[in-house]
Amino acid sequence: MGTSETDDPGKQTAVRQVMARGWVRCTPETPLSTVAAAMEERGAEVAVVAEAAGETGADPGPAGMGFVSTETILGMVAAGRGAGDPEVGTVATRPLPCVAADDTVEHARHRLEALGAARLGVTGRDGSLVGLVDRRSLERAAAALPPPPAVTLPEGELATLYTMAPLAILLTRFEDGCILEANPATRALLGYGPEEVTGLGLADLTPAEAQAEEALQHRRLRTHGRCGPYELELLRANGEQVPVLVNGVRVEASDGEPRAWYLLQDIAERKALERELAHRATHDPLTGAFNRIPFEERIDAEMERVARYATALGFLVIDIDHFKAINDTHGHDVGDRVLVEVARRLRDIIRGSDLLARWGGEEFVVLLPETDLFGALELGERLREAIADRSFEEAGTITVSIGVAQAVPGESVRRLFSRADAALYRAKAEGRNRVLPADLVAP
Ligand SMILES: Nc1nc2c(ncn2[C@@H]2O[C@H](COP(=O)(O)OP(=O)(O)OP(=O)(O)O)[C@@H](O)[C@H]2O)c(=O)[nH]1
Repeated sequence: MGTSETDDPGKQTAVRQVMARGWVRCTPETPLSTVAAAMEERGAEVAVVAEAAGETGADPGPAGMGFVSTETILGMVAAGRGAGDPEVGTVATRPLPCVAADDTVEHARHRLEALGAARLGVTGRDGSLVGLVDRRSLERAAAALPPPPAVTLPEGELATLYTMAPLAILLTRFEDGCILEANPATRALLGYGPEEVTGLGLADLTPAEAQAEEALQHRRLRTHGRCGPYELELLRANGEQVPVLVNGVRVEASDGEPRAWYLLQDIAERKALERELAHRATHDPLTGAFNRIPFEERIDAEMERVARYATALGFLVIDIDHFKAINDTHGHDVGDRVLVEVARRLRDIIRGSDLLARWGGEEFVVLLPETDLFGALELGERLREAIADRSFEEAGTITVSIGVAQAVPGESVRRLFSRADAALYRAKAEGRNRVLPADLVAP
């Protein structure tokens, strides 16, 4: 494995981005003093010498050009050769070597080295001169770019671990989290091959809603040298999200640059299992309605709001009529399916902010926040109709009886329940298939 080479971004920077545009054009006959004055006035370091360039106004092509630089002029003056103000054509050096504006900085540096030149002309697509670039600006541009990473990846037995690990292992630039290397398991986790993921940052793989967490953990890594384990959703190449457990640690690479290793563990199965367990813990397995646990939590909170802010809270107890007879006549399985269908019909009518729970057996309860007794009675009536008005496939007509109460500020959950229960029993006693309000006085 050994040293890996990631593309130097310098190779991708175009010469046009770093070239200087200031230069002076002149014909070979122009006196050197005139050229020197024009150069000084324009702040130009170079005068390009070309036949009749001034007459046509067109840019001189690079062919046949000569040039004279400030160093040349100063050198001549120092050597006493500038005396007599010679024509610039007699002192201009060889034609200006050129690179294309679209060439890369790296290419221009190589060309400069090969020619032993101090500067290069820059030509546009049509071959006309569009600028100049010198050694200093090329070197400055190259130095401003991130250094090519000289990364030492694990070798020997460690290389086997790196390649075989079921964890995605990423090596990133420390500063910005840009991925420099990734092991093969990265493809299984993120859907990107190791080559495709390099150059991306961890932030690029993080969906918008998880960016704040990612940024926090990155700060932690910068401050403490490690981060995690923490859970994060990452974006796969196909746009899906995958939950991962992340551990990050800062390392000094062999070239002295700080980098960070990230280990990403796929926890999709674990999260799905957690969701499944949480669902089972809070829902009735037969009907899919909530069970008592979330109901009790929610009713406690809602009763607290009633006591504190005197908000309206409606409460229904719903019991299927003669359910024993349904079981006895059609069998327990049909009884089960009736329960499922009753729950479905109830759920279809209540609001998302209401809460339906199976309290046990053939009894359901419904909590109706922001609903007074009249509203609760009205809803109770609609629920009763939804059951009674459409016959059940295997069991025919089925009815429910409903006791309705509105919570009184300061009363206990137990008292609310017993008031609604009492109303339900009255509904049963009065012939079933009806909705009755609770008394304010508990039995
Ligand atoms: N199929 C099925 N039956 C259940 C389930 N839970 C409770 N039961 C049955 O529901 C019946 C409830 O009967 P009762 O409490 O006598 O009430 P009822 O027959 O509905 O009569 P009223 O409420 O007075 O109208 C019992 O026979 C229970 O065995 C369940 O999950 N599935």
